Amino acid sequence: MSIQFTKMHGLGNDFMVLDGVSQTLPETGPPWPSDVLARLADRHTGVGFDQLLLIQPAHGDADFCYRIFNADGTEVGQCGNGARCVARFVRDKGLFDGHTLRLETHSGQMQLRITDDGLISVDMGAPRWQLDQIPFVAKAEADSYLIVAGTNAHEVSAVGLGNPHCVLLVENVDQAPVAEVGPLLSQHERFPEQVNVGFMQIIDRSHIRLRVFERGVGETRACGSGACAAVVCGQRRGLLDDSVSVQLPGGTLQIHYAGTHITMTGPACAVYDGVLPYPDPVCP
Ligand SMILES: N[C@@H](CCC[C@H](N)C(=O)O)C(=O)O
Repeated sequence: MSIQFTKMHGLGNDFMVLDGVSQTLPETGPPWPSDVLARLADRHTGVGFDQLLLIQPAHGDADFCYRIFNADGTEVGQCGNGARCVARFVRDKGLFDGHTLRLETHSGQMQLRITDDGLISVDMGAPRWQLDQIPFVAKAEADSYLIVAGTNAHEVSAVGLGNPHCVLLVENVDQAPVAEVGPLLSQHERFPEQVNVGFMQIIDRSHIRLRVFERGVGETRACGSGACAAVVCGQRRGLLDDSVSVQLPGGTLQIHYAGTHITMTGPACAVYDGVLPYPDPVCP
């Protein structure tokens, strides 16, 4: 048996997208065991991706169910760039012909809108600041926290967006210690489910530069939920306006938040269609 997939990306955050609506795949659990999935994610011996996205029929009142697996094989609750690619995928493949789409995820329902200029706007919901909803261990909720990791203390903001994020302010994002501090904070014991770590340089009140060390992946060229996290954390500290351009290594996202729901707008791109033997891929 074989399985079809599509390689896609949102600003260089890249995905293997599987249609579990027209193809038969396990309804629960991952499409492959996590070790196989991690091998498929490998850029030298597999397809190569940051996340695998699985589209399935919705269980409740939504158009599709959207599931997300990191490159290390773990299933997670949110991926903003991935959501835009799912919207592009279901339209391109003729699975959906509307302009507004509702996706069911492990962290709630998302609404997406395909705009006239071909970009996709995603309602990313409201930021979750409560410690147990991030989750993060601290005595009390605050705008920022000091975390000791290695030999240094880092001042971070923490927020949940259906997945956990922390954000550090840096002077110059090009020189930020993403590869050193990213893994230390990502796996810090005060984040019981680990965390995505954003390094934010503020250019002015409506422009930031951002690099993100993603949980379960490493540094990616863009992180949609990370961009939203950086903006709401910057706003909470009084540093940013309602509408912010977020410049990531892979390109720019527009984020808007004025106290209700966060909106993220950006592109989604299909690269190629492929086919793999299923359930056992060729290279063990
Ligand atoms: N690339 C993403 C986030 C993917 C999930 C993340 N690595 C996690 O473990 O929470 C995005 O665009 O939001």
